Amino acid sequence: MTTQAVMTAEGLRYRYGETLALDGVDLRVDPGECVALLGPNGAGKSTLVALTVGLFAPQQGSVRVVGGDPRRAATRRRLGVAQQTLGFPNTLTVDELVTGAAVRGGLRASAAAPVLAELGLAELRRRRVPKLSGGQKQRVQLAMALVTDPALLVLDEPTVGLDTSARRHFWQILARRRAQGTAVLVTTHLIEESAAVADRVVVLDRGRILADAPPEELVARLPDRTVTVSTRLDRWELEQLPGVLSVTPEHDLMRIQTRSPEDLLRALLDRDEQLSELRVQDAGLEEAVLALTDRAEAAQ
Ligand SMILES: Nc1ncnc2c1ncn2[C@@H]1O[C@H](COP(=O)(O)OP(=O)(O)OP(=O)(O)O)[C@@H](O)[C@H]1O
Repeated sequence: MTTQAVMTAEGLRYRYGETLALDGVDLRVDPGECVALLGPNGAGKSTLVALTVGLFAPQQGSVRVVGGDPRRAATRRRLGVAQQTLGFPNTLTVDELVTGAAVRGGLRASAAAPVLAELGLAELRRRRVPKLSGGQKQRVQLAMALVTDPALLVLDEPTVGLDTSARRHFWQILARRRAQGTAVLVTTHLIEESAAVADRVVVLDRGRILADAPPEELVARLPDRTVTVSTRLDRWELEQLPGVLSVTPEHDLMRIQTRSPEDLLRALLDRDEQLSELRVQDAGLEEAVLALTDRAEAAQ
């Protein structure tokens, strides 16, 4: 027996006037899965999210959430959405906001209390929005999205502005919910964070999916290495060395991406006898995503 997908997109196209924002997107998210949507600015991530949560109708193709049309209220109830741009009414307390979300979702007001406790918001429940920190506001948004026990949680850059411990707490809460079957679709620019938390990474560029795979698989496809070094050679000189793909200055160091670290090290040692702080690492997901999107650009 195959499990029912929580979300499916098939042949999804969306155009704003002249701009083709989505150009034939197929995607499937299963129960309990966490899928990270990555891609450069303007790739189409927000448009895909907007169609998934039923803000717009697809112009071609289809999108389904638990088998239904996300523009229908009954389907929308199965969705939890937390978006940075969403504002709160300043006059309401944390309790009122989360209770309001429960009632709007067809639940009793009493559904709010366990979620407030789960997110560590019980102490803050009488506080009004203007007196909350940025991190606390984000937790309130998550509580509002989780209170209806959604099948799919859609998160837009959810951990921006959170410190390390708040970020860990955030992903721990989601891990518990995912174990109970909630699927997560998250857009982010924090590539290394998505490598740590996502089951699958979907790389979108100019409205097309360039890759859809577990993060470790994307990294394994890339033969590149990153060499970090302190050198007197400047960026232009480094770019001329054999096998160099890119050079990024990082504080006092140079971060060099290469396909042939041995040749590069030989050339570096020949040209700079004061070379220091040398480190060679496998490329990370960030490099894998950049390589994919750069390759797509070069093919244009
Ligand atoms: N309301 C709109 N009117 C016209 N063009 C739009 C509109 N919204 C988005 N676009 C264009 O559609 C394309 C996809 O935009 P979208 O916002 O979906 O990308 P994104 O991946 O979310 O980008 P970012 O990472 O910058 O948020 C871009 O070229 C963008 O300029």
